[in-house]
Amino acid sequence: MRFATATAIRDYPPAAPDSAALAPAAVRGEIDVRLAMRHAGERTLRLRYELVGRVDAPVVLVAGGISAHRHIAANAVFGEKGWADGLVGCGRALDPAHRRLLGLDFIGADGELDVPIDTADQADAVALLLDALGIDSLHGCVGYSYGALVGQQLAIRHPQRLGRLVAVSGAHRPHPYASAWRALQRRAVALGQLQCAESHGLALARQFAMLSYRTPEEFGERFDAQPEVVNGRVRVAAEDYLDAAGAQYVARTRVNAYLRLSESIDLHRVEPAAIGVPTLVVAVEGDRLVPLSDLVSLVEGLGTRGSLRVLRSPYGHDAFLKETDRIDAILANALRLPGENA
Ligand SMILES: CC(=O)SCCNC(=O)CCNC(=O)[C@H](O)C(C)(C)COP(=O)(O)OP(=O)(O)OC[C@H]1O[C@@H](n2cnc3c(N)ncnc32)[C@H](O)[C@@H]1OP(=O)(O)O
Repeated sequence: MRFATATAIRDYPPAAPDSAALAPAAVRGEIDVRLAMRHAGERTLRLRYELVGRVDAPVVLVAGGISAHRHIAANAVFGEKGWADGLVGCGRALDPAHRRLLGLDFIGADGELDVPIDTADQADAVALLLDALGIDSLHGCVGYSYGALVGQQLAIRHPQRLGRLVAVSGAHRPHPYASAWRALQRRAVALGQLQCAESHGLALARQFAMLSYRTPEEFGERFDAQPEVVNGRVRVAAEDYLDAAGAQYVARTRVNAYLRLSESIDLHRVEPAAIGVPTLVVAVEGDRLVPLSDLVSLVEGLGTRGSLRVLRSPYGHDAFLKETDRIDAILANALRLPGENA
């Protein structure tokens, strides 16, 4: 039997004891839980979350890719840049005046957990977090990339806690070609470790990953300049950009976090028919990581519970983060409450 309990909770800033009206618009907290993991036995884990928005508003879990975290967007309490600033704000589908937004750090994201992590474990952790926060059910889950995989597991394992799922750029199984790319990225890390240059390996892995998140069309537009000869070596136009992407990633990511979450994508495999809630699948034509054909299969397997929106974007797998107006329009429909204006 899977065993899971929440054992502690801390909030920042501290919530006002007796008045919901005085509660801050944004809180962060962390709880310790015991979780029986699918491949790693029972573990004590720390779950970190951020909740933003009107306290009586319907709650929407917003879960991003493996490099996302609990801070979805800048807000009055926590002003630093979030990972999806373009999708949150006044008048948006994800407007904290009308929806309470729950963000979390995936288990494993702190680099402390060096074991195989299943998307089912992530979903069970979400359920424990909801218990600890006193949230019976979510109005919806918007999951992008890895977050979409976790959303699928939530919809399978805890359907009573979820009203609807919007799964963007995440299929019921990884495409074998994408898994092969990720396996080589992980080998780049291993090679770096062998050379006592772990961060170089991680940076290289991220640079390869960036190529899979974007498209040849975008690179063709953006990096069409002549190569330069620098210190006797040829340097192509995209290299500065890739170097910057690698350096940014290394500065904020622990190697174990990258490796274990990358593996977790490859472990993911669910039966679409088992997804027990209405699910909107959003696909991006030209996504090199999650092909449209796999998302069509997912929707076919969902039967009457599934629907599909297809975007065409030069940003490929990153379209969720780049095509924010178009994504917002999709979310506005998907997350609308009865009686709310279009
Ligand atoms: C299954 C999964 O879960 S996989 C997860 C998938 N998704 C991700 O992890 C997201 C990956 N994408 C990124 O991280 C992207 O950088 C995004 C989406 C956050 C931003 O993309 P864009 O808006 O196109 O920014 P862009 O990629 O052009 O630039 C990123 C940074 O590189 C810098 N940069 C861009 N071009 C250059 C260049 N030629 N030389 C040096 N630096 C450059 C920019 O200044 C920017 O730095 P800043 O963030 O400090 O402003």
